[in-house]
Amino acid sequence: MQEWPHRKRNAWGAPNIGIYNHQGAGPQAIDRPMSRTRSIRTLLIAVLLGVNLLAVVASAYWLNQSQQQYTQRAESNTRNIASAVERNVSSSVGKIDFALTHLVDDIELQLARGHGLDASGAHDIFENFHGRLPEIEGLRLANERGQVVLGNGVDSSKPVSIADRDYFVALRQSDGHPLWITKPVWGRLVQHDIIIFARRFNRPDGAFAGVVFATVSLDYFQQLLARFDLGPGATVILRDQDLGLIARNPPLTDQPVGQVGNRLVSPEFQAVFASGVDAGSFYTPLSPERQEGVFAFQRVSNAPMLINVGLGSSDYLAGWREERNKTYAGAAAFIVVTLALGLLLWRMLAITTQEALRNRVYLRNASDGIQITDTSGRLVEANDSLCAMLGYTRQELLGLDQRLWLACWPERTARNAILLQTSLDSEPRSIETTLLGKAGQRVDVEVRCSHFYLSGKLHLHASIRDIGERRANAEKIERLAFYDPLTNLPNRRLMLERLNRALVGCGRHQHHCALMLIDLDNFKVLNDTLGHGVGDQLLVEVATRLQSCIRLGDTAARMGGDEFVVILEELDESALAASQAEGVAEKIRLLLRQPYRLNLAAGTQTGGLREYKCTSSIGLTLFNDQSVSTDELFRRSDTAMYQAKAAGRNTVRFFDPAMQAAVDARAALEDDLRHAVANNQLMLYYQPQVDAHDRILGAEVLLRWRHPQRGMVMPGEFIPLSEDTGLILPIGAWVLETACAQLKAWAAREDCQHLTISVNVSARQFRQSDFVEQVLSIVLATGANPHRLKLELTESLMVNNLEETVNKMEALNDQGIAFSLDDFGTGYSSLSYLQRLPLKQLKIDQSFVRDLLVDSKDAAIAQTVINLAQNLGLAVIAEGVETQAQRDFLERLGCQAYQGYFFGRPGPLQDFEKLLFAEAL
Ligand SMILES: Nc1nc2c(ncn2[C@@H]2O[C@H](COP(=O)(O)O[C@H]3[C@@H](O)[C@H](n4cnc5c(=O)[nH]c(N)nc54)O[C@@H]3COP(=O)(O)O)[C@@H](O)[C@H]2O)c(=O)[nH]1
Repeated sequence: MQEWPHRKRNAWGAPNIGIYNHQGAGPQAIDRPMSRTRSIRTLLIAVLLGVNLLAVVASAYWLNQSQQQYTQRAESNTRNIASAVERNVSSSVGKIDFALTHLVDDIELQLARGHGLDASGAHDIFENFHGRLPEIEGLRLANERGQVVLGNGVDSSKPVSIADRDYFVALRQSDGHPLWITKPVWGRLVQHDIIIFARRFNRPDGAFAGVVFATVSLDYFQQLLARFDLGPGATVILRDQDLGLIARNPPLTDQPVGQVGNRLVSPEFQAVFASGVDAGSFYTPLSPERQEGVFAFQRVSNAPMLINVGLGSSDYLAGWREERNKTYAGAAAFIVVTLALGLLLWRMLAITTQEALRNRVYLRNASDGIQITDTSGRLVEANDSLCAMLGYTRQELLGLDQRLWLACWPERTARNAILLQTSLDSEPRSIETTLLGKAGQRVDVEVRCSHFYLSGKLHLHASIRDIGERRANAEKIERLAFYDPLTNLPNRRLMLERLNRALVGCGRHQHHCALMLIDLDNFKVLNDTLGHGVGDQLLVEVATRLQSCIRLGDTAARMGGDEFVVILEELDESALAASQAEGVAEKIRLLLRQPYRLNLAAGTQTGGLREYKCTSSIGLTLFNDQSVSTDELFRRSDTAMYQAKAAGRNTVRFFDPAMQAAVDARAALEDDLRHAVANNQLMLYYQPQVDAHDRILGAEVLLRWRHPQRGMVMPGEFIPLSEDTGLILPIGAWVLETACAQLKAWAAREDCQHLTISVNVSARQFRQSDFVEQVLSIVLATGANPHRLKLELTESLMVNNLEETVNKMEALNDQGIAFSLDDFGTGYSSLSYLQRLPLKQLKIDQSFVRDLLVDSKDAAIAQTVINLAQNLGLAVIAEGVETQAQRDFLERLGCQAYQGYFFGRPGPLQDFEKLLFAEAL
């Protein structure tokens, strides 16, 4: 597969329209947007995953850092608090110790004076200290025997001894005056847990004299710790040096770990404590109080105590958790948004891909050519149809240099409008033009173009439709509508348009015009004898000749059949116009009578080229204003043409009123003829037909019209008219009925029984589909002997539909009816049909008989016909025999039957019968 050189992406989407290969575009080319889309989708998924993963990792990192910061801050806080608590505790211890030391000094001073202990003075001092130091619950003095003798709350009536107390025992045995601080002990006087701070005092000789001791309620420590309210999850604990619980805030009296003396601590605490450091921090996932958090540990500097401050993670991480939740929410929102964006992109990509795919399919299957050009007219895109239209491959078309590409658009206006965008319509527009292909072929196209912006640059899109076929069809339709398909001459419709145009033109410019009606003489005979194919050849040749006789601007048209029309325009303004028109008409007449070479193979079984002569009758009328209608003009030229016919054909006639009279007469004759049968105006004349011994064999019945005003009208005047109008059918039927009735009448008479009657049957009569039935029913109805009936047919009947003709003749022949071939030799005589027809007789036409004696050709024809008849086993009769000499000559030629004035003119029945009886006499 080759790539298109101008391949690039465009603004419609990933795949560029029209980017596929002319030669090799197949499923792969179609799938290209799909594979590209797959890559983009993979990239999209990777980017989405990457971005989200990054967001998650960053969030986690940030949260971790934040948590550490919160934890560190909590550790720092706990240390600070522990330190503050320690300062408070050590301060209290210091104050207590100060009081004890002062008391010891004072007591020892009193003892040193030798006056003994001033009980009331000591009592005042005790009270004084006790009042000033809220830490101290009780300040007392015990003698060397351990009896508490002085101090607040001491009742001499209820002696109390501390001789068994550790601190008493220890101090009694100690050297110096160390401060003794007990663990929490049960206060014997106060009846609750206390801590005792004690110092010994000596006699002047240094012997043990007793102890002063201060009791501090654990509540004091509890209240001291309570000052450090750090939150619900925070704990501040004061322990003794064996980790026994002294006080804690918040109190936890309902749990073992909250009981005074409880030594349960976390392993982490245990470890820090065991390390011997004075202060430290640690993290405990699970403290004895089932709490997770950071803890600080601090030894009290002047007492065997230690402070333990803890912050629950629920407290110190509350802010962090809030941030964490926000971060989670932000990350979730980010993921959702990016996923939504990704999904949107995915769908857009899918839509774009589908559109691109659809565009490709549309383009690929578009029957129209499609192109995109830039503002310089340069071809940017083109589809297969355009390439095929112009005969280029895609590479060639897109590789054309500008000059060659513009050359494909030979029409300047279209080129400027479509390629160079001389005007930019907002609406798409259509232009019809012609393209020039690679091989120089011209392609008629309709271009529909519109402009658009691609990457901000103006481009022009053109859809190009090959309208060659449409144009050809339109022309074809126009030709069918306005032209005669056989001759390609304008038909009646177009001719009428031209005639109207000529009428308007001559009215405006005062020149003359002429309307010429041309009818071919005896064309019907040609058509009937040689067939329509041959007739068509003649018509085509006539059309060609007509066109050669007229000028550009004149019109030669075919009206139908053998009728042609010529319109001559812009003839002279004066009477000269008549001679101009006549000159053209004469030229036409002369040219049309020139021999035609017709191919008989087109219409007959025999074939071969044959020379044929045909003349024409031309009727002509002039006009130079619009006062006459086209109908009137036709009527006039028609009249003139009939006059030309009447004048012996092969003639040009101008219209004149006399002509019109003839036409009117013909119309009147037709009108009269319609009533002739009903009015009993028809009658039959009988002309004898004789044998070689001049005996009457029978008669040919010849129609006569006895008109009340016109007198006797000969068949030559009305038979052609009756054939043209179809009146021959009822007339023919009447003739046959009358003839058969006469046969029936003769059958009853012995002297007439042998007589035959010949009846002329016209082609139109014979062609009736029920002709056989008609004849047989007449024969049956009249009771005539069919063996006495002879039907005379003309040669023209034999040419077309020979099969049908034979069938009908045989059907009648089977019933005894005989056939005679009339006017033999004048038409197209063919041996082949003669052999097939069930004929009884050939009739030598009178035109050969007339000059028989002087014209050797006629004699030869007569001889030929006689020989032919003999050879075919047919009888032969000569008509038009007017003289003895003719009769004798014919006899010598072998003719054995005759008809003609020499034997009897056609006459009424009575005349015929008289002749018959005269012969009998
Ligand atoms: N379809 C029908 N056609 C008919 C009928 N009756 C007559 N015709 C046809 O009319 C044509 C003219 O007929 P007509 O004027 O009667 O002429 C016939 C004879 O009078 C004439 N004839 C006979 N003998 C002579 C002669 O010695 N000299 C001479 N100059 N004329 C002669 O020939 C005509 C007979 O022709 P044909 O029929 O060919 O034998 C004519 O063509 C009739 O066919 C009818 O009822 N139906």
